[in-house]
Amino acid sequence: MSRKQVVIIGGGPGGYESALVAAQLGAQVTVIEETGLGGAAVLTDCVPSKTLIATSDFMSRFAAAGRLGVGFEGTAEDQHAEAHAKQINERILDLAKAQSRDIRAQLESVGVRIANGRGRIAGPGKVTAEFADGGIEELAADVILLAVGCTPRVMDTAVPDGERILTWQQIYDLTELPEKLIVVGSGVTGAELAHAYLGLGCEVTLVSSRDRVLPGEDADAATVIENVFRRRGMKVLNRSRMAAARREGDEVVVTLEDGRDVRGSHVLLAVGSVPLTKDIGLDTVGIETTKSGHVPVDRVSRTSAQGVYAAGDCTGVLPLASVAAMQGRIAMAHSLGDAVAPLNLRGVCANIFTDPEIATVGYSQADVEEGRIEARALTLPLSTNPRAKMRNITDGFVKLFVRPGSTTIIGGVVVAPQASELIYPIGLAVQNRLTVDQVASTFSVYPSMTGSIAEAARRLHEAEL
Ligand SMILES: Cc1cc2nc3c(=O)[nH]c(=O)nc-3n(C[C@H](O)[C@H](O)[C@H](O)COP(=O)(O)OP(=O)(O)OC[C@H]3O[C@@H](n4cnc5c(N)ncnc54)[C@H](O)[C@@H]3O)c2cc1C
Ligand SMILES: NC(=O)c1ccc[n+]([C@@H]2O[C@H](COP(=O)([O-])OP(=O)(O)OC[C@H]3O[C@@H](n4cnc5c(N)ncnc54)[C@H](O)[C@@H]3O)[C@@H](O)[C@H]2O)c1
Repeated sequence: MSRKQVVIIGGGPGGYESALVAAQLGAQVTVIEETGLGGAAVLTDCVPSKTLIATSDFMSRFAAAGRLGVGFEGTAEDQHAEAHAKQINERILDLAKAQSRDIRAQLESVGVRIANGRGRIAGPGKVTAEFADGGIEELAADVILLAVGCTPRVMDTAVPDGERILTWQQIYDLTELPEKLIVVGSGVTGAELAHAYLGLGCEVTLVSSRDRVLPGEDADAATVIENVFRRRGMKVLNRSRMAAARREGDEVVVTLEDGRDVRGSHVLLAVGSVPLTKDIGLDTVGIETTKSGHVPVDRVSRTSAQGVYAAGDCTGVLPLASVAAMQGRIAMAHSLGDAVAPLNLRGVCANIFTDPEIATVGYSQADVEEGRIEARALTLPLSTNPRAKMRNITDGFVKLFVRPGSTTIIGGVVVAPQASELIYPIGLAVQNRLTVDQVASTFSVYPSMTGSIAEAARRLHEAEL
């Protein structure tokens, strides 16, 4: 029997994870990628931002040292740490490039062919790869996977110049830290990067169009983060929508819709993303995008065209690297005849890398309040946790959602330093439908942050009695 031909357009998590699965399932696989393996996730978005935040969080620990009784030797001027933008950014870009190389090597080691060009569907079962030298190759495909991702949204009135008016993909070329940074947009990208630069010692103003930062997140968690931002000196402008941004000499001026001007040295635009689905030949197979430009897919990643699948940010399902990879794996399993379970978003663990972090899984407070599910919620502040006290952690909580009656755990929120590491036991509980009693009777280390998860479950058990 001849091997199936799989052609994947886009080499981010949606694309490269699929390529690995398809190769494992015996297909002949080509990945067409125009920028670099790993995609925006590795080269400009997820990996660089998390590396920047790792440096910023490390620096913030110096500021907190005094509260744990640690001082620095020397004069008053020596009592602070200093961030060096050039070194920080060089390290970030080196790390991203190394990860991209690792992905390429991994793909090549399982026999995946990589075409460094621009992919386009040319009709049913046909894809073209266009190369920088103008050459075009036509590839036959039994299965096509679109994993083309998104790009930062740009407004005509605030055009990035790569120097002072920046998208989040351009900040790693800076050789000096912004003195006065204005971050526009308080979604996850804006909040994380505003946090990062504040920790590195910059003066930060966050322009938030909504009533509070992180409008899509658990309201209690977002309130903790906004309070921490303000306490640490960030200026948060709520209900403030940017109309335009321009340069004036060495300054930038952000004009808000109500006419106010905000001045700074740099502005970072984090006002959302648009899918890269234009001019990739969707019309040749009859795929229509949504109004926002996303490619509609079902829970096994099928598009409306036979043999064409899509994964990741270009589908608009849930823009996370982990979801992109899962959609891609599911697509390959489905198209190549392996056992497949449809995508289940209730099991997705997500994390916002602020300090403290916000980690979530399963049903949310909004689901409960808007009547999508009946659930009881319990919130336990971390201030009572002995390990938190020892580590001088004052902000944060654990929140669990359980079904009344069965007491099955159906969701949770953790706001804590490294909440990303603490959400996994709640994720396990949600995925495997554990009850509060099963979680409450599981040993946790004393003293530990996970003790608060067990304690929240115990209190829910008592509440059910
Ligand atoms: C600042 C930021 C931080 C983030 N942090 C996290 C995080 O911590 N955790 C997390 O889970 N998610 C995070 N995300 C989201 C995550 O980056 C995305 O969900 C993920 O990149 C989606 O993967 P993808 O494969 O769909 O697309 P991408 O990673 O965008 O990859 C798509 C690739 O396709 C290529 N491409 C596009 N068109 C073509 C074409 N016609 N031909 C050939 N190649 C093409 C592009 O060059 C790109 O390399 C973050 C996002 C942002 C913006
Ligand atoms: N840690 C992570 O996993 C991580 C990090 C970053 C992004 N992401 C993913 O990417 C998704 C998108 O996040 P995002 O923050 O890039 O985009 P977003 O669309 O969620 O947020 C953009 C924000 O900018 C605001 N905005 C738009 N125009 C504005 C204007 N003119 N003035 C002021 N504000 C304006 C919007 O109201 C919105 O709140 C997230 O939902 C998440 O899934 C994940």
